[in-house]
Amino acid sequence: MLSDDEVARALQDLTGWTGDARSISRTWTVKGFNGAVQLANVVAWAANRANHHPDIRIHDYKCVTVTSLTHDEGGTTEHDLALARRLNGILDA
Ligand SMILES: C[C@H](O)[C@H](O)[C@H]1CNC2=NC(N)=NC(=O)C2=N1
Repeated sequence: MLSDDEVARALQDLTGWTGDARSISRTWTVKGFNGAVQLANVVAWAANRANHHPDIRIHDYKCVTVTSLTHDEGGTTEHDLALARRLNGILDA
């Protein structure tokens, strides 16, 4: 697990992500519900490839919030930061 300070430092280079030692999150807002479902599917695909599975919440019709923590360790780890970097690489392209 990482400390609040370590997570805060890492998040400086992760556009859109917030969080602390417990978990990290980012919300994407897209054009509509189907776009949100599509984005959630991209996240699920990347998560399966990484074998690291975040919470994915579709809400408010066209928003997707991804929350990542490492359940085996009970908080934020390098696995969560790696997934966040990967998702930004795919979705902010
Ligand atoms: C056995 C398997 O590798 C583990 O259960 C993985 C799968 N995906 C996971 N995803 C997340 N977010 N946290 C985990 O601890 C975790 N563990």
